[in-house]
This record gives sequence, structure tokens and C-alpha cells, in this order.
Amino acid sequence: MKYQTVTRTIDTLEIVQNAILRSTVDNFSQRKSREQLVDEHKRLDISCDKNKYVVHNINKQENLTLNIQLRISISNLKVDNVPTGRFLLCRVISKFVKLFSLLALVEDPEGNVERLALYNWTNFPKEGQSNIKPIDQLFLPIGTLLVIKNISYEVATSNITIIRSNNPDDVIVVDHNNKLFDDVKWSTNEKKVEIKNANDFRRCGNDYFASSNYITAIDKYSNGIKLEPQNVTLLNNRAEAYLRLYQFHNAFKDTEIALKYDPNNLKAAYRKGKALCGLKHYKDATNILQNLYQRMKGNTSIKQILEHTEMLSYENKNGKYDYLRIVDEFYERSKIKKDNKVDLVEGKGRGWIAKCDIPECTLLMVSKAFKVVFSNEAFGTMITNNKGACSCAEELTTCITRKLFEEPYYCPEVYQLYDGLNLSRDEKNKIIGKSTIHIEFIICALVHNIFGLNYEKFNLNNEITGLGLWILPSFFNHACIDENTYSFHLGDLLFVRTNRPISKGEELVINYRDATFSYEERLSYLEYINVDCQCRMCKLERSESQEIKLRMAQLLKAYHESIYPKVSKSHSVELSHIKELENIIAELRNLRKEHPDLGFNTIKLSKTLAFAYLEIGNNKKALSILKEAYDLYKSVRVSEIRIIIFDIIMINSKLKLFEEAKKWFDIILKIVVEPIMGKLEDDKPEWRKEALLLTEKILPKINSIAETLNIV
Ligand SMILES: C[S@@+](CC[C@H](N)C(=O)[O-])C[C@H]1O[C@@H](n2cnc3c(N)ncnc32)[C@H](O)[C@@H]1O
Repeated sequence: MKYQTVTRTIDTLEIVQNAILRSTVDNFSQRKSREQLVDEHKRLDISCDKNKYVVHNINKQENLTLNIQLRISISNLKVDNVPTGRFLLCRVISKFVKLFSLLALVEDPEGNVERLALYNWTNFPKEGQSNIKPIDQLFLPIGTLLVIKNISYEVATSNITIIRSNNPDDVIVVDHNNKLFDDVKWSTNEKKVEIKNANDFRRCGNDYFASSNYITAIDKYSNGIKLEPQNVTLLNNRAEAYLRLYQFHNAFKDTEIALKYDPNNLKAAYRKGKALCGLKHYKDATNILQNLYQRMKGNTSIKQILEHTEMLSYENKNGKYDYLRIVDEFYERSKIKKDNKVDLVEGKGRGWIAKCDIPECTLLMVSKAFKVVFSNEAFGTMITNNKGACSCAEELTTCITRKLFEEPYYCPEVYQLYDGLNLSRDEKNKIIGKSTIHIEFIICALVHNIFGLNYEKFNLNNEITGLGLWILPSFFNHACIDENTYSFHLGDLLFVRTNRPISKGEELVINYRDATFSYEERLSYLEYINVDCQCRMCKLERSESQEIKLRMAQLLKAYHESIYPKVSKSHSVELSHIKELENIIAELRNLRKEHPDLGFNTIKLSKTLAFAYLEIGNNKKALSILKEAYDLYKSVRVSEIRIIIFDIIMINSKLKLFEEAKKWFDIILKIVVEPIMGKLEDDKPEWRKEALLLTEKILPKINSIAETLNIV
């Protein structure tokens, strides 16, 4: 399956490969032991591609002639180095799995083990083709002796090392009777630790734990627990390994079982406290840790974790940003959540419905992200263009797939989301019930539910972008205009507030794409995610005659091609251009004269007109054009409004109308901070100071304007 983002298609297999490899490997900087690699490879098998392929013919050369001196050992391979003229003698020690390449583990005579990736071995079968094969045990089975020429040693996806071979003709299967390698001694090496009982598994797990290989340690402890389910030491050890992997839910479960068998076990209680803290159940964590501290007065590590938990609890209550007002709002949130619910909405699936009257600017929810990816994490740098967004989508899909691999109990949370797959209820229930990875579902759910980080609405430099998945906010449906809520991201928290009073029974809707995007732009996105929008704007644009549409398109084309290039450049503005632009704006408005408040297609043109007047020195006219645009569209809250306000502030200061500039500054300040802080009251003089403390962090540009205006 291909996952289409706006700019690129992503192969699902690539995503699964990425996710699985990352769940099974750590950092490549250290060579892995045979056992680690074997364990990791076993995990790969879970989700490898089970399709049948046309496989390249296997190259067998009975009369192989090679200079044995040119054999290279795995331990001598260097990353990004092609050992020209050398060959690798190895034997297969695992079955092959099909990811991008065919991947298996091989060992060399010295006993070194590494992943071998064979590229270009498979093709999708064409219709009627008969020589198709599954990639199974029979494909280069375990024990097969190989000579591989022209290899390279690379760091592949997600920082794992591979021995790469691109050409199937370079891979030669060596007959076991071949005399050429008679002198080569195979250190049939695996010093098998004999494991007989739970204690052996514990020791073995501890060794892996000590080398920070927590995944394998967990496997070993689990084997021991299978033999002795009531072994509290094993349960405690596994809980600690889970904690190291941030798998707090699993850690919590183990400590619960351990405490059931040994209620006074201090280690289990301590780890339960840590797990609860990781799960953000700060109150329960604090209770347990306080109790423990009473029993073990003077224990500094308990004291430290207790203090840390109390601090996190405090921060959490304060919205993580030391924000006292949010404490109150959390109370409000619990009330609102009780009073709103997800219900069926005609023609839209599920949606949030207000179960009581809700005042303007009420915090509806603060939701912690299921997962967020910032563009710098996906791409190495902050990138705000489509390429960045696409990488974020890829990275987010990989991270979520990986999270579900590691913690499958989260699957139902994701699988309950709208997916656009049109599955029957039965089919869907089956997927939800199974808690296994269903990549097609994950991808489709993401396409329909991801949020773009909207810092750019506030941050005029467009510095931070990213994508994330929030579960509860995913139930908000869309409206291009007249939405009654808006969302705001801070870190991985998403705040949703009402932007006007809402009556009981009304649907709570947000805006996925606002009306400053043209109808065509909105449509191409909304159709892609199955939204058939019935907002006033979409209805109007659908009902306009072809003739009107054509005329609007002509006017906008004339603006973009002939007016904008002249008027937007300093020193090239002439009165005749201004006149022409005014005529275009007037005609565009006239074409929508029945709906003056829906003439968003003139916003950008009005801004250009204001700029042109500024250029010819008519500042007052520029100001009045911008104010008119503000008045017209402020109630619809399109994002462009913020930029218009910034322009108004700038012109007012230029005209030395500082009082007026301050008035507009307060408007923009509130637009920026009220989504987080809630409604600010003018009669409380300290509001501005409080607001500026926040903008200092989230949008320092505002503070420099405040300084220029002498407001602070
Ligand atoms: C983020 S989900 C919203 C919750 C969704 N309705 C559900 O049942 O889970 C997005 C999906 O909801 C539906 N949707 C959202 N807004 C809509 C609208 N204005 N009209 C029709 N369908 C809408 C579309 O199917 C869209 O892909």
C-alpha cells in the first residue's frame, strides 16, 4: 500500500521496516552480540512482507576459483567502506525476511555475525508469471555457504549496520564439498550458556541488563517468569527493564503482580511509584513514595524520586508552563468534559456535542499528544515547506507504529479513530480487539486525524512546524468558517477553546483549513480526507455560477500576473497601478455583494493595496484599508487577520500614533495568549504583564514590539 501525502507517496513497507528495525535495535555505534542480533532478527519476522515474488536465480558455481587471501572477515569491515577486490565467505544463520531487501544474519568463519541485505533479488510477479516463490525457509536456508563479492558495509535505515550486496550475480552459493575452503576453520563458536531454570534466566537477563540491552533482558526474565510466575525478583527485574524503556504500563503491571505475592516488597513498591509517575498518575505515585519514605527514612533515592514526582505533579497541574491560571482551568475542563460528549453527527460520523451552554473562551480540553514529531526531528533541521511536512508524516507514522509494537495495549486508542477505510463494524471490531499492528489502518487513521503544529499562525518567521496525533481532539469535525472552537499547540499539549458562546446541543467544530485558502485549495485537501463541507463558505462557492467563477479567476490572475509584481516592489508603485488594483478589488467585492463578509479572496489584495499607499506616502489611507479588512473579517477569525494587525501596529508607530498602536498591540497580544491563558480582563491592569511573560517564551517578537512601543 502507498500512503500519499501532499507531495509524496510513502511505501508502507518502508514505514514498517523503519518501525520494526527501530524497535529492535539500539544505536549502531556498538557491534551487537550474536544473541542480540538473533533476537532482533526474530522480531523482524513478525511483520515482514509475506507476498510471493519472482526471485532471481541462485548462482551456484561448483568450479569456483578464488584467492583465499582476499577473503575479508566481518570484523574488518568498515562503515561506508567498499573493500574492493575482497570477498566475504559466510554462512546463513537465520531465515531470510523480505523488507526492502532480503535480510538475514550471516556468520563468518571467525564467528562474527552481521546482517546481510541482498538487494535486487525480487520482482513483483507480472500477470500469468508462474515462477513465483514465497521468501521462506527454503530461500537460501540456514547453513547455506555463501561467497559474496563487491559488498559494502553501511549504516542503513534507523542506524543499523548491514552488509549490502546490490547484484545477485555477486552472491555465489558454495557447495559444501568444495575443496577451496577446506583449510578454513569455522569456530563453531556459540558458547552456549546452559539455561535450565528461572535463576539461570535471571542471571542471563541481568547480563543483558548490565549491557543496557533491556529488550533482550526482558525476554530472558519473561522466560524465567514463565517457569516461575510468582518469582518476585524476576518480576521486579523485568519491571526495572520496562522502566528503562519508558514502558510504564508494563512496569506497573509487573510491580502489581510482585506486590500481590509479596505486599511488603520495597523494590516492587519503589518501582510501582516510578511507573505511576511515568504514567502521570502523580497523586498515586506520591502516596506510594511517601509511604515508602516513611518506612525507609533517610533513603536519598526515594527522597529524590518523591521530590521529582511532587514537582511533576505541580507542573502538570500548572499546565507544565508554570501557569497558575491553568490550575483553575483544569477544574473547568473536568466540568466541561463531563458536559460534552462524542456523539453521532449527521453526515460527519462522530463529533463533539455541547451538552450545556458554554461561554466564550472556555478551555474545552488540554490534550497530551499520543505522539508528536517536530520538523527538526524528522529532517535534522527546522523545515517548513512540504518536504518537511512529508518527512514529519513519515516519521510520525514510523514512531506510532513503533509505539504500538512496543506497547500494543495502546492499539485500541488509535484503532478507534476515523480511518476512511469503509470497513464493516464487524471487521473494525476485529481489528480493535486484536491489538496487533495493522499498518494500513494506522496510516489511514493518521491521514484523517493528524494535526499540523500551528505555531506559524503566531510565529511570523515560521520557525517551528511538525505533526502530531491527539486522540480526543481527533473527534472534532471541520468547518471552513464559523467554527466555534480553535486549537493551539504548546509543546505536545493541544489546547482547545471556544471562540464564542455555544449553546447546548451545538456541535463543537474546529477549522482544518481556513477560508483564506481558495475553494480549490480547500477542496483538494478536504476531499482527500473525505470531508464534504457544508459550511456557509463552501455552500456559497459551490452555488456561484460558472460565469462568476470565471470572472473571479480572471481578476485574480490579472492581480497576480500584472499588478502584484509591480506594486509589491518598493519604488515602483504608480498611481495607475493603485487605481487598477482598486478596480479589481471593487469588482471582486461586487461579485459577492450579497455576502460581503465572505469576500476572503480580497484580503491579500487589500494588504497589497495598503502597502502601495504606504509606498506613495499615504499612510492614513493604508491604515484605513487595513482597518476595514480587519473589521470585515475579524468575526470569522481567519489567520491572515493577525498579519493585518501587525501591519496596523507598524503603520501607527510610523505615524507616531502610539496610543493607537498600543490599542492594536493589545488586540494581537490577546489573540496570541488567550488560547492558553483564557479570557484576559482589561480591568485587571496586570494582565498585560502576565501575557508578556508568556510571549517572551512563545513569541519574543511580540515583546520586542512592546519594547519599541514603550509598553513594558
Ligand atoms: C478528525 S476526524 C473527525 C471525527 C470523525 N467524524 C469520526 O467519526 O471520528 C475527520 C473525519 O471526520 C469527517 N468530517 C470532519 N468534518 C466533516 C464535515 N464538515 N463534513 C463531513 N465530514 C466531516 C471526515 O470523514 C473526516 O475525515
